[in-house]
Amino acid sequence: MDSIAEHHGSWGRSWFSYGGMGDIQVGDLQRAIDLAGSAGKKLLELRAQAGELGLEGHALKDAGDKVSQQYLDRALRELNPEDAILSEEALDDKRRLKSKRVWIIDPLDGTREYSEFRSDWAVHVALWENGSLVAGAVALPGLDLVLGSDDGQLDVAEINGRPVRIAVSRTRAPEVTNQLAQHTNVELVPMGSAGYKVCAVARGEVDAYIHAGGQFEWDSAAPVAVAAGKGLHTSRIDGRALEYNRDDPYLPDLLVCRADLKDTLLDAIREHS
Ligand SMILES: Nc1ncnc2c1ncn2[C@@H]1O[C@H](COP(=O)(O)O)[C@@H](OP(=O)(O)O)[C@H]1O
Ligand SMILES: [Mg+2]
Repeated sequence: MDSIAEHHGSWGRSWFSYGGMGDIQVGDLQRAIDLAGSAGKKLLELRAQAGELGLEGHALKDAGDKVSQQYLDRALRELNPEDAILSEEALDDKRRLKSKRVWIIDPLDGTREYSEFRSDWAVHVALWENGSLVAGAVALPGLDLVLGSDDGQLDVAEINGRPVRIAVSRTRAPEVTNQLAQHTNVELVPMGSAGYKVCAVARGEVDAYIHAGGQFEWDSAAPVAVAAGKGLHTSRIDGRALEYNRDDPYLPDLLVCRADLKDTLLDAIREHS
């Protein structure tokens, strides 16, 4: 069975794994998959109750961030007490800079889309160890999917003259992608959430995701781990390597694409930036 399909519907298992593990050893990747899936399930439950709780707009965004952050933080501290955590929703105490292992999490990526009752939002859980990302999971609760960094190579067909489909932010598409759409054979596909967009590449729905203008390590760590597992190209938009657990977690741009499009897209970005 395809391993994305295996992760599909794994949430029952994930409830079991946090709170009932006892002495059973769970691998880091399975832990990331379980925790992202369970946090996603909590977010869906919260949203289903939004009406009766009187939550909408900013209040729903804040409640979602909080519910998922509290769940992930508590679970990671209890399950991996030696490890450090870098989260969008917590103060960065920099303990992570002296730690060998750091969980990089975005409890709710695509907060805006979550609050608009759309399905393009995600939960990110990645593990950085000794200089590189070693495991990552992205939950897409709106699609009932959890993608892990072990999901195997993506099979792709030749582009064959059709437009290259590039996922971009639906609210702040970068100028460089507008330029690409004007001057090259490119179709822009707007959607919310960095994790959702990277997974759209990993699922073969689009050919690339380009972002520029601002982002942080938690927006891309788990998605990039998933993409690398799929054999996709991942880098800054100038081709430099993406680095994680840096002192300053600002990581403003990235390119995730099918490996066969890497040179074409890096050249096009250079020409039209
Ligand atoms: N210019 C910018 N500066 C900082 N963060 C940005 C950004 N553009 C996008 N992001 C972050 O990247 C994620 C995906 O954005 P988008 O949906 O527009 O593509 C969002 O994460 P959060 O929803 O976790 O805040 C958003 O905040
Ligand atoms: Mg984010």
